[in-house]
Amino acid sequence: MKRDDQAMPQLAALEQGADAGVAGSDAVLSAQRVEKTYRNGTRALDEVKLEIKRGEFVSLLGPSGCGKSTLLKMFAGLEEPSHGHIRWWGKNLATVGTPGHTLAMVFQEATLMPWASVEQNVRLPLDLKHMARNESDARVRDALKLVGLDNFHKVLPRELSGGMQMRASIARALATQPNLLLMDEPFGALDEFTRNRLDADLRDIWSKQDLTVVFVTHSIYEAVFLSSRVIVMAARPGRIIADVAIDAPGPRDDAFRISAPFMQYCKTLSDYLTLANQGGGSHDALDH
Ligand SMILES: Nc1ncnc2c1ncn2[C@@H]1O[C@H](COP(=O)(O)OP(=O)(O)OP(=O)(O)O)[C@@H](O)[C@H]1O
Repeated sequence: MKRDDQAMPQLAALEQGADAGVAGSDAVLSAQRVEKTYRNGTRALDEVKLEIKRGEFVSLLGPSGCGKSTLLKMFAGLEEPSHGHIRWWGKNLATVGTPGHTLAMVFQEATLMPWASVEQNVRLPLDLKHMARNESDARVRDALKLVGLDNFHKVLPRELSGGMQMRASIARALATQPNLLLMDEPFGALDEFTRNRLDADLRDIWSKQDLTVVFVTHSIYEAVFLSSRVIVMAARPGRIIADVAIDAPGPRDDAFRISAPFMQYCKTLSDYLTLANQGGGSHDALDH
C-alpha cells in the first residue's frame, strides 16, 4: 500500500518508536515484535511494536477479533507472547508489584462478590496483601470517594445499578494504588448516558494521579474523549495500523464531544477503522 508520511505523521512516529528498540526510561510498557498464536492455530497478533509512556492514556481500538484483549492480557501477564517480548518499566514481569511499579486490571464485568458489601469488595486485594486495617480503611474510603460511591460502603452489589457496580470495580482497582491501570472495555455493557459520565469521571481520576491507562474499546467516541493516544488495530492477523495522538486543547467535557477537533479525530479514526474492516493496513497507513 502506498504511504504518505506527510498526511499521516503519526505513522512515522509509530515507526520511529518501534525502531528505537530499547524502551525509553519513562516507558511503562513496551511490546517488542510481539506475536501470539493460540494453541488452536489462531494467529491473534502479528509483530506488535508499541511503547507506552508514563502518564499516557492509551486506547486500543479495532474491530472484533483484532487482538485487543489478547494484547491487554499480555500486558497484565495473563498471556505469554509466542514470540517477542513485553517489558514493564523496562524490566520483566517479576518487577510488577514493586513500589512504583504496580498494575491493576478492570474487566468488562464488574466481577464483584455478590455476598459482600461494596466496602468488603474494594478491600479484598488489600486483605490479600495483609495490609494493616487502618491503612486499608483509608485506601477503601479514598477509592470509593474517587469513584463517587462515598455513601455506598455497606451496600450489596445487587443493590447497585450496572454503572455503580462498575464504579465499585474501578474503586477496587484504584485501592491498590496502581501506576498502570489496564481496562478491557469496562463500560461496553452500559447505556450511553452512564458510559459518558463514567468516561468523564475516569478521565478526571486519571488527570489527578500518576497513572498510566491502557483502555480497550470498540467506540471511536469513547477513544477520542478519553485518550491522549489511540492505537488502531486490524484483524486476521491482529496488528497495529495507526497510532493517533489526541492533542485536543482545553478541558474534555460535554462541549468537547461536539467540538470541531473532536469530530475531526473521529473522522480520522473512522477512516482507519474502515480500512481495518476492509482487511487493509498491513502495518501501514491509509492512502489519502
Ligand atoms: N484462548 C483463546 N484460544 C484460541 N483463540 C483465541 C483465544 N482468545 C482469543 N482467541 C482468538 O484470537 C483472536 C483475537 O481475540 P481477542 O479477544 O484478543 O480480540 P478482540 O479484539 O479483543 O475481540 P473483541 O473486540 O471481540 O473482544 C480472535 O480470533 C479470537 O477468536
